[in-house]
Amino acid sequence: MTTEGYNLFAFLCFLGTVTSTSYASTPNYDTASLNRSSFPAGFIFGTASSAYQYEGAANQGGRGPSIWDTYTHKHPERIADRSTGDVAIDSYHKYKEDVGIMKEMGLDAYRFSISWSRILPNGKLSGGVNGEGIKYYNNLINELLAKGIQPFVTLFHWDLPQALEDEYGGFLSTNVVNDFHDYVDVCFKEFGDRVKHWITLNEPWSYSIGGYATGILAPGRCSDWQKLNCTGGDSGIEPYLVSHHLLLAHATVVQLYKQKYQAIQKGLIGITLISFWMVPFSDAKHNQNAADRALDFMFGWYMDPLVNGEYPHSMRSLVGNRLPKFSKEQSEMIKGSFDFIGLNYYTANYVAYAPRLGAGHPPSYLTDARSNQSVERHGVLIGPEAASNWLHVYPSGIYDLLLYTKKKYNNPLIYITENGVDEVNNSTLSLEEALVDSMRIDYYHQHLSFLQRAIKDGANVKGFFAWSLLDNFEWNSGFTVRFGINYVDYKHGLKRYPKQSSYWFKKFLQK
Ligand SMILES: N=C(Cc1ccccc1)N[C@@H]1O[C@H](CO[C@@H]2OC[C@@H](O)[C@H](O)[C@H]2O)[C@@H](O)[C@H](O)[C@H]1O
Repeated sequence: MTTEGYNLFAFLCFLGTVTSTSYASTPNYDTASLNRSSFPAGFIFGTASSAYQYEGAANQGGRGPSIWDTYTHKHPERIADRSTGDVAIDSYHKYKEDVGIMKEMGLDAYRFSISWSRILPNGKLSGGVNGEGIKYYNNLINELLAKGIQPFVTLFHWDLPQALEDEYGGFLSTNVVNDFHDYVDVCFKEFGDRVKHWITLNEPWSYSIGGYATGILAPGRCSDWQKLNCTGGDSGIEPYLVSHHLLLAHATVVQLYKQKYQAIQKGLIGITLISFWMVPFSDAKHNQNAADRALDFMFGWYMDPLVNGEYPHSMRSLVGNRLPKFSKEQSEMIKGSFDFIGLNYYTANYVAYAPRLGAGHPPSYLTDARSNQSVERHGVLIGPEAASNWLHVYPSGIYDLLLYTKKKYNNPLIYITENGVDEVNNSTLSLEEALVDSMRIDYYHQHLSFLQRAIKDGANVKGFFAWSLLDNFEWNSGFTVRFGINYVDYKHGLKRYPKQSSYWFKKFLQK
């Protein structure tokens, strides 16, 4: 659908001509009480995406294979609908239309990631820079700026070049630090004159745990005893080694930016972390301590090195020598290696004390924290379940996590770089029915209300990015779940249509 066609459709929807079916409830859509002016002047509202989930053109434009190309093609059974990102939602060819949708909605910024193997097809600078890749991202950045939309660029969103996985096991090896440095140097040089917000990594926790402890994300490694058909691995060692190298790679490119580019280009650089809010299963001290440990093992794993230069005490004492150590120089390089923290908040879990579970199995990340995370207590869910079984709606958790971060980590500058909820991709729905996403409007209204309250209570948050602008390829879920504020018709040319939440956001964002 062209931008014009989209606008007309949006207008008709806005008029209510495209009537909805039944609303399960009458959630609070009121943008009179909560809207852009409820937030500080200059607060940035955007949407987020990633290269492998949006671009497609996997074998076009000189792009080399990533571990996600390998994972989806060699292990289709690990993707819910056996799909791949070969075409994804074809943003490689449709980026102008997509930027038009952002403009139509009144968004201020767009967070996207650069595909490392589209810039360096075989992962290394020595293998040559792909000019078509440079051209694509220049076109995207220029289109965004022409429409008054700020680019927030993620340098690594899980799609490691396959060549580096083949050569030395990717982030299992310290060799990755130099190759990441060389790749990012190309990005700073080619795009840094126009990109003023850089995010080094997206969710090192997800990459380490999904890829090396549960095996649900590429490269799909975990311990044999877990019987999850992983491709090899050790859930007691590899997640900690991978995260160690992710942190060293992050700090190395922050040092590069600050020494070689920041004075001239005047941008900011940070990292995006994910954390659930952890709710003690009861007021009992052992459950409160377990909730604190669960936050250390998901969030402090990265925040403590970034703020203090060392891993959390709880991890050091419980993981022991399976947790790598930073040298004095590495600790000094990592400590303070950020201008801002990107925070991805989706959900919360209950946490109870768990003595070392899994007796008979070797120690691993899965039991090291001596805590058991769950989504229900005495038969009651922590919040309504979304399409993804790990996602339960718990809006006050964004407030709790932000005030926790303010207090424990010296109130860093924060952008909420992802927040969102999904519905099932239900092929029995008509297009009209599929566009009625009242639960998403309610999710965002509630989370933005708690975000506003956190800012009022002193949290240093300067922006909010919804996940996601469009329905897309959702990793191990494939296309079976939809996170988009705008609908993508997978059966008819990947046409884009506004969901109800799209023009709720348009009203919310009106200046
Ligand atoms: N998905 C995560 C974190 C995660 C990883 C594995 C299992 C549970 C949760 N984080 C962000 O959530 C977004 C939504 O998460 C999806 O939710 C449904 C899951 O089945 C799917 O695999 C996951 O990507 C992703 O699209 C973004 O790329 C990612 O940055």
